[in-house]
Amino acid sequence: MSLPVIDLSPFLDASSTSEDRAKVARSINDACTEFGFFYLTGHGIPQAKLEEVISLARQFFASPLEEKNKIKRHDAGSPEGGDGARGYQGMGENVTQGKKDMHEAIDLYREWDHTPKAEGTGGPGTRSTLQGTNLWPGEPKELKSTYLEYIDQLQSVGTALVHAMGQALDLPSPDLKSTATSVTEDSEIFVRNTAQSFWVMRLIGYPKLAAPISPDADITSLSCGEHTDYGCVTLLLADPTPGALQVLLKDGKTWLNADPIPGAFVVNIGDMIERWTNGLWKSTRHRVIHRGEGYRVSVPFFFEPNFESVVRPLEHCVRKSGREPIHEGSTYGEHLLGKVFGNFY
Ligand SMILES: O=C(O)CCC(=O)C(=O)O
Ligand SMILES: [Fe+2]
Repeated sequence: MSLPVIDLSPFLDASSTSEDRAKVARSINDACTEFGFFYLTGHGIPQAKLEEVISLARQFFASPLEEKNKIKRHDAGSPEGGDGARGYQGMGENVTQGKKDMHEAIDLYREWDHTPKAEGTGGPGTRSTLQGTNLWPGEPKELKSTYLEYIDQLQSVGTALVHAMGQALDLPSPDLKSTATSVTEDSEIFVRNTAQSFWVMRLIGYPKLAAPISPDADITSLSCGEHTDYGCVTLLLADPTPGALQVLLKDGKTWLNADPIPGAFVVNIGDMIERWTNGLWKSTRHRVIHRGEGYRVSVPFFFEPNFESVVRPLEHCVRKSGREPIHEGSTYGEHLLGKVFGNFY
């Protein structure tokens, strides 16, 4: 068994027919209902670009720790001006379910551009949580410009994907006679609520785990512990290392390897889509156990709602699911801050 492959090109190509789009939408609904995960092709980002993105991240991780620590993440309110979120975190600093993850990473977020910057709790010159600016490595020199262009491309792919998801849920087409708001339940509701996506990007480096461990043993460190993603949709780019990313199937006990397909993203839906769809689509648990060869590099891009977007179950989905609303609703920003303060528990 392997995850379904979805070709997004009809949603990026203006000359495609509505039947072509409807077919893609149906396969998205099937994939999100059954797996919450799929491979995405036809996204239009050249493979050479994807390889460059991985190669630049690999070069950064290969540099001396002293170099990497030049962009170290610092706590919000700290005299170094950290915002508790952006920057480089060393091996074992990331924790999932109370256990250290065996990886190092650079975390980047959308720049804080939508409300005036607040002063941090540490007084002048300090920053509140998430309200800093991204810390870019000085080396390799091309990393920043390559990634900025890549992030622009990913936002277009993310927009096309959430547009397709709106159709996949059978939401009605936009009413051209009235102005839609952030809560109007039409097929573009996710497009509007991600138009200023508070995206996150992680460049992750995974050393091979030292000792072979049984997944059922009392594991003290995994490459990345079992979790769901907390946002909207994740577009994961990973190097070719097989057997590392594993996805929990609906039976709740079988782990499926989501090995990379060259040129494709591994896509999964996060907790905000589960909430919007009132559980029609579930955010699926996954983990990384890298016991293969070499140093693994992955670069997930989390295409998230706008910081101010209120995320609550859509009435359309509440009706369709036949269940009471699974959540009373909150802004994505509140949800994200809760995650950052709780160390993404
Ligand atoms: O590295 C991977 O394959 C997945 C990482 C992941 O699940 C995450 O960062 O949320
Ligand atoms: Fe994840």
